[in-house]
Formats: sequence, C-alpha cells, structure tokens
Amino acid sequence: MATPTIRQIRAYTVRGGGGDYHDQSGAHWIDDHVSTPMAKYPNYRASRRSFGINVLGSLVVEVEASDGTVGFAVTTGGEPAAWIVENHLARFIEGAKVTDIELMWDQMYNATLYYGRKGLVINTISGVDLALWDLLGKVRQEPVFHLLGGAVRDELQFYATGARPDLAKEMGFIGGKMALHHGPAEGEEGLRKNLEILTDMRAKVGPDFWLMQDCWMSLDVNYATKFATRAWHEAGLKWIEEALSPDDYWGYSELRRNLPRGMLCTTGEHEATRWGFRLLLDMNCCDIIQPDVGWCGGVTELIKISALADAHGVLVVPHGSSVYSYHFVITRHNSPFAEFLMMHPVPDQVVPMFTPLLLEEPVPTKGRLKLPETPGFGVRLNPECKLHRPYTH
Ligand SMILES: C[C@H](O)[C@H](O)[C@@H](O)[C@@H](O)C(=O)O
Ligand SMILES: [Mg+2]
Repeated sequence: MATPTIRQIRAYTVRGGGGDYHDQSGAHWIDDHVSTPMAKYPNYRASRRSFGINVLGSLVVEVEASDGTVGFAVTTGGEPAAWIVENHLARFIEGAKVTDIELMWDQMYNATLYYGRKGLVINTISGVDLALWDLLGKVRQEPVFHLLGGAVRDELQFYATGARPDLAKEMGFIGGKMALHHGPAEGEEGLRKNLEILTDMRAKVGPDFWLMQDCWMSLDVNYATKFATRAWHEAGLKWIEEALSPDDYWGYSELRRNLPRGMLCTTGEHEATRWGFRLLLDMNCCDIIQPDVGWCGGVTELIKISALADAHGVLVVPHGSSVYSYHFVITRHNSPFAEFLMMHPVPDQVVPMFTPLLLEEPVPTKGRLKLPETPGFGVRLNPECKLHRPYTH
C-alpha cells in the first residue's frame, strides 16, 4: 500500500493554559512573585504576566494525510507561529510522504536559518515536527514511543514543579522543585527570604526528599554561587536550575565549577537545536540538560540532542511538555525521570499539564505513569477549547 502523503497543514491559536501553560488567569502559584530577569524593574517584579510571559499563547498544528488521518501537536507560539506555519513552512510539508520527517525537518530548519535558529521559529518547527510524529504513529497505529525504539523501563517516575514540595512528597513524587521568588535586585534581604523558604520546606519534607530550585534565568554568577552554596549546606538543595541567561555559557561553566561537590547545575529549557546543546555540553555548563521538546526542535532534534548528551555523560530530563516529553523519556536510558508541572492554581492536586486543551492526557499516580499504547501521542484536542485559524494559505 502506497505511503500516504500530507494533504494539508493547518495552524491554530488558542488561549488559556494548554501549550502556553504560563497563560493562566487569576491567582496561580506559577505567577506569584517569581524571580525573573525583569525583576530588576519594580513594576515588573510581582507578576511574570505583567511583562508578557503569556503574550504568545498556544500553537496547535494539524497535519492531514491523503488517507484522511490527522495528526496534531501543541506548543507555545500563538499567532506569529501560525503565520510562519501557513506562510513559510507549509511548502515543505504538503505533498511530502508522512514518513519523510527528517527531510521535512531539515528543509524547515535551513529555510528559516536566516531568521530562526532559536526561540519562536524553533518552537514553530517543533510544533510541526511533533504533529508529524503524531500523524506517523496514527498511520502506523503505534504510539510514538514504539517508533523511537520502545520503552527501556515499565513506567515513568516524576518530580513535581510547584509551590508545595511537601504535598508532592505525600502524592508520591520523587522530588519537588520550587520557583525562586527573590533575585539580586532584592539584595541580602531577598537572599535571606529565599533561604528561609527553602529551609522551611526542608524541615517539612525531611532530609532525603529531593528539593530543587528553579531560578528562571534571573541571577548572576556571584548571587547564584552564594545562594547555591548556602542552600546546599543549609537545605540540601539537589540542583540549581537555569540560574543565568541561556546565552551565558561562560557563566554556567563558571557557576558549575563554583558549586559544592555533589550539587547539580541544570539548564536548557530555553536552549534550541543540537548546536545550542553542544555548546552547553562542550563548555561543561551543566550536569543535566532540560530541553523542552516543544521548543528545542521537536522529537527529531531531541533524538540528536539526547545522543550528544549521552556521549558526554549528561542526563536529559526534558522541561514540562506533557506527552511529548513522556514518549521520549520512556525510551532513553539517560532520561531516568521526568518533570511534572503542577498546573492546578493551588498545587494540592494533579491535573493534566496542558489542561484544558488535551483529552486523555495521562497524569501520574503516586508520582508514576505507565504510558498507554495509544497510537501517536495518545491524546485528542478538547472540542470545548475554541481554536482560531488566523491565517490560511
Ligand atoms: C517554575 C518555573 O518558574 C517556570 O514557570 C517553569 O516553566 C520552568 O522553568 C520549569 O522548569 O518547569
Ligand atoms: Mg525551569
């Protein structure tokens, strides 16, 4: 039987959670005075939405094959990403065989090299790539993790990102990662508050539960070194995450040398492509890389990134990204656990990471998850979420 070709690609936008999980309304732990590079400006210190962390919204990409099968995927990108899909990338997708994913990726990447390479354009290419893997899985009637070589363990295990690692421990997660609240602009008082929060949480979770701190690009080497050293000795901090700008490879290399022996330096969620991650690896920036499969280039690129990291003895624990991360992590020896973002406004209950956009989105029970063997990524779009197609071609 002839291999189906792609009849049409369509790009939609949708607001409110989903792929752009920072796009929340009302009170939410994920936007509660989190330290950011904008915190040096008092007007933008209390809320990340105030400086536009959620301006993009979600991108939904649909690819329809000649046999009627439809694959789709979700990432962060909104209207500008939809424009790129409809006005630029579509020409490399429509008419191609559903199996020619490497070819389509290479053409999308090289055709956008003059204005892409990282950020929104690679988010967009990632969204198309994930939709193509979903389509191929549906055409072949296999879950994506089977197409990637199959599971190397029975189930996934997760650490939880949220404001309550103590609740995460009770729910069975293997660790808890909190957002840092105070950056260098808040001086010694802010540093003291950061450490108080951490030592209080250590007292609640006991000596062995993993505690991590996400700094969301907001620190400098000196502050990160001071904070991490005290957090290691006073609260047993397991890792300090994304302390510096994603472009400060030199700073990460220095910070990692500064950290107490045994403490981990992690980063990568805002890095993209094998070349970006090669820089992090070759410059000894971190012990764990955390690519977001919806932002780094998709599954096709994450395969390459992961192999590079494996050769360097560096773990790959993808940032968030729901099923798109789970189907990859379950197939890789150097991805021993995954992240679960607690997306309920008060992190005392488990809700799907991309809620409310995906139906059948699996969630961990007692911090663990056996991936269903449903074709593709195994999820459906929630028909109650109104999609908007701002551009056509
Ligand atoms: C919790 C962090 O501040 C970010 O909101 C989160 O998206 C990311 O950095 C993470 O590692 O989950
Ligand atoms: Mg992070």
